[in-house]
Amino acid sequence: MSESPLLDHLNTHQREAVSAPPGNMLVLAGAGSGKTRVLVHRIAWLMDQHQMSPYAILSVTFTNKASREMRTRLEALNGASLRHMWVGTFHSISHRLLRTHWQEARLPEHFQIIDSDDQLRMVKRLLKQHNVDDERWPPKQVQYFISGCKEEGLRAHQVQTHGDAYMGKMVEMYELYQLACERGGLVDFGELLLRSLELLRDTPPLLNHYRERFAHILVDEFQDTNTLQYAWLKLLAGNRECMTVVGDDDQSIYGWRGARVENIQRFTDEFANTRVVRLEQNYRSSSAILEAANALISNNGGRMGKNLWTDSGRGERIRIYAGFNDIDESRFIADTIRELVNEHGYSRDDVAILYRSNAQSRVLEETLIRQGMPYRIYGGQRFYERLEIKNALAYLRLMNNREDDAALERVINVPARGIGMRTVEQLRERARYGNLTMWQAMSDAAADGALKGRAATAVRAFSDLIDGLDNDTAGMALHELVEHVIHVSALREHHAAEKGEKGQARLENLAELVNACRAFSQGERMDPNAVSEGAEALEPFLAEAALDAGDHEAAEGEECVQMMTLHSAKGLEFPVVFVAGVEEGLFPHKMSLEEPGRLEEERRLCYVGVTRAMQRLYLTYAELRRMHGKETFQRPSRFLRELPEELLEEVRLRGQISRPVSTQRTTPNRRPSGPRQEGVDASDGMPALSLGSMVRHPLFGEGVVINAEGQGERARVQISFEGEGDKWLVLGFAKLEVLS
Ligand SMILES: Nc1ncnc2c1ncn2[C@@H]1O[C@H](COP(=O)(O)OP(=O)(O)OP(=O)(O)O)[C@@H](O)[C@H]1O
Ligand SMILES: [Mg+2]
Repeated sequence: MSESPLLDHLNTHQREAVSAPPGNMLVLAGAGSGKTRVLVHRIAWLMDQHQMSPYAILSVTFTNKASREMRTRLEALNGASLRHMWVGTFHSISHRLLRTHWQEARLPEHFQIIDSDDQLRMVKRLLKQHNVDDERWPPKQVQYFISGCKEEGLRAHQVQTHGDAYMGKMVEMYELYQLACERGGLVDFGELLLRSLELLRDTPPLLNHYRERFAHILVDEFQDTNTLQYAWLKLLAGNRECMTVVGDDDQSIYGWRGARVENIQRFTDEFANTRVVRLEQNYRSSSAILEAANALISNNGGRMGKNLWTDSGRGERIRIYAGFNDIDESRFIADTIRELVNEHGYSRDDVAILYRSNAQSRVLEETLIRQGMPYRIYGGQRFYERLEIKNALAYLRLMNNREDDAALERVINVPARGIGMRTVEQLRERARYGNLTMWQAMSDAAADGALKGRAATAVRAFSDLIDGLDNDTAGMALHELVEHVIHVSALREHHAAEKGEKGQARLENLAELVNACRAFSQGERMDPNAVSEGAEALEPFLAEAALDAGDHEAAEGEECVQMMTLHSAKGLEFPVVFVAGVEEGLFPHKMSLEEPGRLEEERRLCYVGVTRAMQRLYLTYAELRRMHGKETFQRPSRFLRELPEELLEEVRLRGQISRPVSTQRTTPNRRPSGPRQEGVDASDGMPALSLGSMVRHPLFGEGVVINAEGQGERARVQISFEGEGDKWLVLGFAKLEVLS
């Protein structure tokens, strides 16, 4: 075959992968080694050299954004429109199959896709309808169970209950739920995939059609496929040798959502004659960044093992910044971005801020907004647009103004309190005819007895709840008021019941809202003179939240800083990357600390974050962070200690001299890494203390460390002394004896 320009700008191993005969192939390689590039070139190669039509190629990416990018890159290489090529995520491809073959899939032509909120509402309704004890079988758990089964490819009748009553009921609910979906023509996300798998499996002519049609199937980010996706690919491939998959076991970060990194091994075992190609040269990052990434990931066990090298220069050292608190951290980030743009020729588009939890974005967003720096949150919602925040704000709006119909409609039955659609419709009608607001319609209906029975009681309970808020919160500070509302409205319970990361994230966001209120009262967000306390501050706060939600979104095409969670950053690259909140308990996330497997997944996530950076990488943490309504002393993440010191540089502000680093200063007992207690700065001959340590003071006697802030000589600890109460002491002077 003649040398094709498609092989230009590829190294030897990449060429081998691109130009290999169209059999089974696994490209196993580290970050930035050109896996996605190989995939794109291979598609172009198959079309060019093997005369495959775009119609004959199926390419699976991990996100819709990645699909669009792949199509654009291919069109550039190919010089033609590729409208007919199937490039998409597992979900979008399944969706397409079901839309095309709705009859064979036994779906109505206009079936609806439901999201997880709809799914939950339905589960709740069913539990109620069938008198199931929702304490023993909480709706969120039932929902989680159903989705989990579908991800594993299991229908209700295939789930083993082993005679267990709890499981038995779960399975029964799964069955009922599925029945209700069938009746309503509804398809949830898990169903899309499972249904399309069954469609192909149970309709041999269709399966044959697609097997004949798709001469080659390519999959990016293969390490994050789940059991069902793997089965789907296997079914479509059949005995043919027609698959190219690329992946990196070190970047498997969706284990918590059912992804199976073992699929990589399975692939080489189960797909015949798989050629394995390894790519070792990284083209993305400076060598300092790459070395740091390699060192970090070497702390994980059971890796498939890869070498990654680069011939690019050393580049800048990785900068570590210890913020005094989370606000200081965000200011540092904003100031640095401004400097990079003004003095170093970067565009805002070149910069990404990555974080572990969605809730972290709030402080960052506020700082960027205050500084007038456009940003876009990618793959997630802006803080004030998130469901749980909107729910909480709706209660507050209603408290502030009963005539706010939108707010009322939003929460009249959230959390569920037995006010059904029929009742709401009845109220709407009344409001329409009487030219009333919903609240007035509600009061009228209650007064003239238009509502009967349970509906009447539920509506009264709702209006009492809202009316009661004024009295209950009299004299409270704004943040206490909001805390109270979140509590008595049962919103917290409602979101807490949602299983897994999502529920956790929602709770974190609610706690973050309370933080925002506290900051607001303290005048961090606006002219302190204009701030009033408690309920009086509610209205200005709501106004500002509404502005935050609606306003500062960067205009289309405007240069803006990209913000996203580390999970959504997979596959992307940016000249400048900030990873914020690199702290124990936050990253690695506290939920991962107990399980070694999950800790390793966090480390892979950190590896993903670090390897997004091309030229400059900043890792920042805050010594004090307000989380869950409390200010806590944070320790730098263990991941920082795992980076070679000579690659790091601590950033000192206000013209102080930079010096190589940092992390040791706050964590004197370096390796071996392992679980360590939350520690208080113990350098410079000062005692090593942890929150909870018992200490003795010459004057005050024995006490327990309950809080700490600052570093080095300035470090202060708060100690609860028996008999003497709580005291803040400067660690450098306090002459403390550590007892435990
Ligand atoms: N042979 C090459 N010559 C020049 N640049 C290359 C080469 N191969 C890849 N690159 C560039 O290196 C960067 C990383 O490539 P790519 O995104 O394909 O890597 P990847 O292995 O898919 O990374 P990740 O694991 O993060 O998904 C891209 O900017 C790409 O254009
Ligand atoms: Mg990639």
